[in-house]
Amino acid sequence: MELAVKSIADAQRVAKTGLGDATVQRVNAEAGSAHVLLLDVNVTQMFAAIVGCGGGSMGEPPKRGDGQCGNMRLLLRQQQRILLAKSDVAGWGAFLKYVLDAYRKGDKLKFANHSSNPNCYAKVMLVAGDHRVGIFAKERIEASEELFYDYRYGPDQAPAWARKPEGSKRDDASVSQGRAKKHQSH
Ligand SMILES: C[S@@+](CC[C@H](N)C(=O)[O-])C[C@H]1O[C@@H](n2cnc3c(N)ncnc32)[C@H](O)[C@@H]1O
Repeated sequence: MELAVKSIADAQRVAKTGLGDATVQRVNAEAGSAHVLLLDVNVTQMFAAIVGCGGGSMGEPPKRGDGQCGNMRLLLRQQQRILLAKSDVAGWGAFLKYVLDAYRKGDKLKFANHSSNPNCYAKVMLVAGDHRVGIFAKERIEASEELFYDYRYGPDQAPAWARKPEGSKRDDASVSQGRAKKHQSH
């Protein structure tokens, strides 16, 4: 059975009717691309608004009542992950601010410990408008090995436990790492 799904609302409505797995998968795929399109529109609007602000000089503060600048403020409020800052290229630029709050969000992998010689690496990805952190293996990892990734502390920012002991080439984590087998807890 063919279903015409033109928007996320359509997709959600059709998904609720529960017409079987194959149909729901198709609906999910359609909903995904609709969402990507919506994101594209947001990004385009945001850049159009930024270019239109401050009468050509991005150093000027946005004027009240200016339609395009009002639009920019609205979008920035909606997307707190976007920051305005001096661009390295020209005037002002829009910057993404990443915040990893493992206390509020994340699955079991938020418990992965740090090592400067890790068996995994972390990568930030944009998934349906949300920033997600994926943890990927750097090497073959045997069952029951602990997973580590590099928290990438900046110079002089690492807490004491993450600093390498004097004269040591290995950090604390890789020492404790020792690839010890641990019992699983769920
Ligand atoms: C995301 S949590 C990891 C899970 C944590 N071990 C726990 O039991 O909740 C990050 C915290 O774990 C600790 N941690 C992570 N890697 C460590 C390491 N290599 N050595 C000592 N403590 C570490 C630090 O306290 C750090 O702030």
